[in-house]
Amino acid sequence: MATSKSVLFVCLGNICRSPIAEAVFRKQATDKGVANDWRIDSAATSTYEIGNPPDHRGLACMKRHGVPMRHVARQWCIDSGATSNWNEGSSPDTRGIACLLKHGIETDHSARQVTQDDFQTYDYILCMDENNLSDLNKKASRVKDCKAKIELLGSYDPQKQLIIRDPYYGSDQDFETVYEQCARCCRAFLDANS
Ligand SMILES: N#Cc1ccccc1-c1cc(NCCCN2CCCCC2)c2ccccc2n1
Repeated sequence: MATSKSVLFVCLGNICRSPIAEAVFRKQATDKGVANDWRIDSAATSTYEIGNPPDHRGLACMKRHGVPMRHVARQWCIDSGATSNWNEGSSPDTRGIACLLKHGIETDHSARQVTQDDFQTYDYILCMDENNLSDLNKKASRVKDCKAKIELLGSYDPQKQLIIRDPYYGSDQDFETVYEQCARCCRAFLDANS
């Protein structure tokens, strides 16, 4: 089934907040039976962590809450490749990932920076704080045919906590706070859009 809606979660490095938001939203959409309607991904405003897996504190937080998270956790050297260069550097298609996760097969996510194509193809780009928002609006102003609605994920919070703070220099409790905010906001965003 073609996905009819799309959301890209964005933060500074795409290793802490936005992979958590992506994982939480994907689980909520799966539990609601609408995951196939959505294209879901996450990205960074910066190049700080490109190619790196999600932060281990975020992974531990997701495990505590039973939320499957795409992460690079590989001992194996099994790899896959393409006959074309059409999707060079792209993440695996999220519908395939959702299917793998449903069967308990973890797959990997590595940090990537938001691209011009993201602004032209995503319905929503939801970010975490005012710096992300200003960086995204600056990038969007240089993109032709920007389609995405660029908003703070926190603008959906029933508890009105507008900013989801960067936990990079923080504690496990700070990651818990990020998780709780993402859970509330993603639920409200999903219910408003499906
Ligand atoms: N910057 C900032 C900042 C300010 C306040 C609170 C957190 C952060 C902070 C710092 C990070 N990496 C350390 C600095 C990286 N280098 C900065 C100079 C260019 C070369 C790279 C993060 C990495 C991943 C995700 C979130 C991060 N967030």
